[in-house]
Amino acid sequence: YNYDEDDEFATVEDDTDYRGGRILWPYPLKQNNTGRARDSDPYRDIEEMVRGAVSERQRRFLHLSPRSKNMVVDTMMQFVSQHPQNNAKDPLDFLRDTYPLPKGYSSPLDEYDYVIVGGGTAGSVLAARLTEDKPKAMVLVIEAGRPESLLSDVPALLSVVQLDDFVWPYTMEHQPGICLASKDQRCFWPRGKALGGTSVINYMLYTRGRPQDWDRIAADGNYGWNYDEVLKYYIKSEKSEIKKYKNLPYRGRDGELTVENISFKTGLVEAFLAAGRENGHPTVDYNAPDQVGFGYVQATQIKGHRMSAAKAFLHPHKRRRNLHILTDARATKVIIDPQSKRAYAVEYVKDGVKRIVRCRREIILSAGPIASPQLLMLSGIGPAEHLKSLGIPVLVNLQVGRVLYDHIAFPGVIFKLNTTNASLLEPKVATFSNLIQWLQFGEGLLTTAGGIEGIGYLKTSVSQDPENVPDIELISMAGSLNIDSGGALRESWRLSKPIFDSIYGSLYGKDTWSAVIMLTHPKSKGYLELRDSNPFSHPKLYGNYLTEPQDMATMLEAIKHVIRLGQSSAFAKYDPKLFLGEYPACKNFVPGSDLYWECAIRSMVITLHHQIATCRMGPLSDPYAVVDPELRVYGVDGLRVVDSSVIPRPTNAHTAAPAIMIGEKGADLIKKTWFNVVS
Ligand SMILES: Cc1cc2nc3c(=O)[nH]c(=O)nc-3n(C[C@H](O)[C@H](O)[C@H](O)COP(=O)(O)OP(=O)(O)OC[C@H]3O[C@@H](n4cnc5c(N)ncnc54)[C@H](O)[C@@H]3O)c2cc1C
Repeated sequence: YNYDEDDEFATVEDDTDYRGGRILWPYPLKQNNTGRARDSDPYRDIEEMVRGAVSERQRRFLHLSPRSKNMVVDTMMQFVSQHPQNNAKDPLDFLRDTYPLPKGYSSPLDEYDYVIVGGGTAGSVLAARLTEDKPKAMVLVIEAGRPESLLSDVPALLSVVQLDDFVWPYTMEHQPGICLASKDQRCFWPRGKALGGTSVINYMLYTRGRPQDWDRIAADGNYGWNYDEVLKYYIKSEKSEIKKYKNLPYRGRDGELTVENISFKTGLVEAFLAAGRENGHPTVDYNAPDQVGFGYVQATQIKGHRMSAAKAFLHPHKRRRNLHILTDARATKVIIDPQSKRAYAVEYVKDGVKRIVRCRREIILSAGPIASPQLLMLSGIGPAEHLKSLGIPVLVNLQVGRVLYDHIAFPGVIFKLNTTNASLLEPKVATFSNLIQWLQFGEGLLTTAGGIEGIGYLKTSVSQDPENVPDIELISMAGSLNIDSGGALRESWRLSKPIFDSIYGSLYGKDTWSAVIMLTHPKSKGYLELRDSNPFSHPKLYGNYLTEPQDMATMLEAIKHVIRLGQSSAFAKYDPKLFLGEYPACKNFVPGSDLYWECAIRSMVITLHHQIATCRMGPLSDPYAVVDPELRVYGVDGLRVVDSSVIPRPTNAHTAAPAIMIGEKGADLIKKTWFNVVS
């Protein structure tokens, strides 16, 4: 399945009017027939017109700074920051999707067949599948967030959306010597709070993991989870729109989740792939089971719009009378009969009122890797000593939350380019012309997944893995953390502005290329626990980042790979210079030395937000297992966990596609249990 160039993208090479020969002209060339002349930009005139039409008074109303650099971004920022809190009427509701109860229902029922807590990435799939069969099962979804809006639809605005009330703003507990460049030296761990969950705020990267990842999970005693068994669920939900690969046997064509390449690319991703080939990494479909290498980003988008799990799986089924969705409703506890140990109801709060809904068959927690374990513990399922210390009666003693893996990353290997117009800098992306192009055609620079264009997998020489399983993922950016000059992108990781400015300030507005390094199989292990027995408190989250020496060794090795790529002949036309930022904590180290990089990593380590294993799946013999391989919580009847928290160990995948796969498989497991049961 080797990738060779086809006409799927508009490439720099075939564009006669690209700027400086390095960046794609923002209009895709072959996907519409507007006949626009490439040497003129009609939309720029509109932008000028709109700018002129906004009076000083209107600017003040929109809170636009008179020195505002970018009106589109400023306006969007104002929109999102004006969201009212405390359930007040939201003036922007007209931009949101809506999910009223079906006609004839003025309030939810007292009892359902299934109650799903969390209408997130996995929860959306699960709800769709459980309501599709005849006889109809009645399903209630309780979701704390609101439906998504037009803003979350725009891929390029993802860091802005991550600053909105679409997010649970969790923060890791302080770990001495780690996250030194983060505010309060605490890494930020946002999760999506919306119908569609984290798929509404994520980077849309679609990755499935290597076959060995899933085969090893199965070999640990998780029957039904080997690669062949999970592959059929990946295929089931996918609607691949990637011309080159969509007809291959491991890709899905009939599912609801559209996966496509980004509609444009810069020369930098071509250089990344070419540099990969130069260094022995072929250009491949990185989701192919039999290939390891580099490839163009595959994104959950539909014609350039975000394809969230809610949009894929819930939106088309709004009219199902057996699917009831409550948004802005927060579950606080699962109610379990202390004698029979059967889960039979969920307590939740909506509009400031505590309510209870009963459940006939099963309650399913799909609240994600932080809230699902939190809800279990609040309900009396968790480490006995911990629950007792908080005055929570213990129903089942399980090691909930005691294992937490995360995919940490380092975004600091940056090359400064001796060019202009090669990177995707914010002033170029966030323009009215691009906005109109996106609205009209779903194309152009606003479809960028945060500037990410390529992904590469490789195995470093320090890997202890006996098989050819990558220990590193590289994420090639058409720029670096500097793309918005310390704006929303920095803020989305809560990096300290003064520290960020001092490290990267000299790069603002400049062309760069970088590859973010992600550890695919970190050895360091964190955990989480309740802060107190208040369901509205955030749990205490401990990352324990880089506590295993192997993780730092892998990072250091990976840095050498990225430097080698940047210095390959493929990048030569950009005249790249390795940028050695001045990290305040690293002044005593020789720039470029291992000690310098180690210190830089400790300063600027970020999470790619793939916390897993907090409700770990495992056989009975696994002392840390919380659910069995059929996702049933040990020791309780009628309760499962179906979300990314069950993934027992790190894989070569970002966690959205696996969460959807888990939703698919979870639905089948539940249906198998209740097959032929009539409500
Ligand atoms: C910023 C960011 C970028 C990411 N980028 C990518 C990417 O590009 N590719 C990728 O594969 N992965 C990415 N991820 C990770 C991936 O999106 C998530 O791991 C995955 O979506 C999690 O799915 P889930 O179903 O487990 O949980 P979620 O999708 O988080 O769903 C949990 C749902 O439960 C709801 N909920 C929580 N508590 C309660 C409660 N008490 N009552 C009611 N509802 C509740 C939440 O509001 C949420 O809707 C990213 C994550 C983040 C945060």
